[in-house]
Amino acid sequence: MRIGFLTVEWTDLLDITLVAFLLYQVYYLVKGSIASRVFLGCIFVYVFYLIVKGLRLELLTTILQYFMGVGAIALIVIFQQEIRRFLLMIGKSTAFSNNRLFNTFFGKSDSEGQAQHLKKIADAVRNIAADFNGAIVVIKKNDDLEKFVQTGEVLDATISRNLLISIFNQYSALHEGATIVSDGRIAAARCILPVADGIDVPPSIGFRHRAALGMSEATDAVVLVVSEQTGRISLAVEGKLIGNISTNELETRLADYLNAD
Ligand SMILES: Nc1ncnc2c1ncn2[C@@H]1O[C@H](COP(=O)(O)OP(=O)(O)OP(=O)(O)O)[C@@H](O)[C@H]1O
Repeated sequence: MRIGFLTVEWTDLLDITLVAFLLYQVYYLVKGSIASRVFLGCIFVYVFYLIVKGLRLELLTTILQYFMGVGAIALIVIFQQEIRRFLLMIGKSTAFSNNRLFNTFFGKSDSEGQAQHLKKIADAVRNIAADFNGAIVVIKKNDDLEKFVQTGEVLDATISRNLLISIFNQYSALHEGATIVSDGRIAAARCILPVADGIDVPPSIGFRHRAALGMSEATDAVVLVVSEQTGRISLAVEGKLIGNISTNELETRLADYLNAD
């Protein structure tokens, strides 16, 4: 096909579509973070380079070429969080372990017992909230949480309402940080989670809620947060913080998120 003096093949259209899609994905990932300004800066430098090259300004073109060569390595360092999230996103959508059919045959996500576990967790969280004790409980979905488990006190204990209440008692040695529930066990307490630092995070929220949000950005886990100040329960899922969850809907919400594809 000819458009004016240009010959356009179907492969060119495919190429443009793929580049547009990738650029959109990169923009979507960095949107709202400091990295978005770096991303815009890079585009600006590249457009400037194309203009300079088009005008045949040899010296400036060479300098910009060197700059962009070194810049590629700098970008990997600057965007390491976003690159990680991008690869996680691809991994999540293609992972065999997310596949229902796979799970049915290999019995991995047997919902057997899940309802009982969620009931115990929800009961404990209701109690913790009523006592105005702060808490973070991370519940594993598909992503491996071992890296986070290792930052805390490994427990590998049976899920029990009273054990959870005891962990988050303000006099407990384990009440700081997050407790991680993984594969039907309380894997660890006092765990350190990644803190959300995007510019779209409301400045009013404290570190407990930021940590819950950060964990939900980095993994597909569902994170329950109880505010020490207000006794309110929030849920962090897929990088969103849903505040003021009513105690009655807690179990249903948890089950919905954990069982959704
Ligand atoms: N990165 C982290 N990982 C896990 N837990 C954390 C992290 N950062 C802070 N916390 C927990 O949050 C507590 C501090 O909460 P802070 O008061 O700053 O948060 P908040 O969101 O305002 O919560 P609250 O409403 O309960 O006061 C710490 O004592 C610690 O237990």
